[in-house]
Amino acid sequence: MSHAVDPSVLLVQLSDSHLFAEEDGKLLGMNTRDSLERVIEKVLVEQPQIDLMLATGDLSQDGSTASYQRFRQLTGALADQARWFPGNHDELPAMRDACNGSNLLEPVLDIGNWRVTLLDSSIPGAVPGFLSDDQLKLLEQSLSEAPDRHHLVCFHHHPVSIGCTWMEPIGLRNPDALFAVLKRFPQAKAVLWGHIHQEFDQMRDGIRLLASPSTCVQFAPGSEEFQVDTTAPGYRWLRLHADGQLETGVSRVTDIQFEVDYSVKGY
Ligand SMILES: Nc1ncnc2c1ncn2[C@@H]1O[C@@H]2COP(=O)(O)O[C@H]2[C@H]1O
Repeated sequence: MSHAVDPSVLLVQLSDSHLFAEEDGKLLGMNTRDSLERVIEKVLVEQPQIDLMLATGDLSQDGSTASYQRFRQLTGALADQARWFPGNHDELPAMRDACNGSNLLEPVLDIGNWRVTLLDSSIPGAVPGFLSDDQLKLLEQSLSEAPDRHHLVCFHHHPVSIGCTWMEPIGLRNPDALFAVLKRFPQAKAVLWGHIHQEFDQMRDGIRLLASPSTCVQFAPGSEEFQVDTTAPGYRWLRLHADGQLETGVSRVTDIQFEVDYSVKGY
């Protein structure tokens, strides 16, 4: 909700929750439903008024309709509005089933003085990402239609190297096409993604590049090979100011020991 005194809006990003149809489903030993619930508790304590919740892909690990229904039920009361888009583990038909009758999958949203555009970078049956011509056109149209708004662009896969060698081949495969569009529109202020299960915050050609922890297991920054990190599940908050300034931070669950099997080298 915008306020007369401070016309900024508050977004919360929940990423890579990897839920299962079963309530006790585990990823690398961690119960992903439980960790999401703990993150949501943390959000509720720290963020009294959330204007928009973004679920930035890999909401589900098994792609079941039940897993998306669970996500919707757990997160439904968090914010005035919410939007989801798919990651490499998601199944769009099942997501659509669970989103029936809602605007959760609508790709463009105006909020405060900002426009948020949500793209689908998933490739059915594959782990890396790609922005199809349709998605790039959607982005171009969204940016060109609203020159007086500040723009946040979101999708699942990392469009730049994040310093983990093993993740190099599983990022966005056509980042040049993305950045070629973005650089034509000075109103493009920030890009936000999931997938990498770790915090990332850098500038590139005047655009803020942001990524975030998972609500379940974390990947170790700077790792050569698949490596799970010991940091706790968390979320990102973003305050989007009317003048285009963006404040953001990551917060993690504290005082809870999560079970993680660090010996597993992949999933
Ligand atoms: N040992 C591994 N080496 C490379 N990639 C992996 C390994 N294990 C899992 N992956 C993939 O890397 C992906 C990273 O995040 P995702 O949750 O999308 O799903 C993961 C798997 O598809």
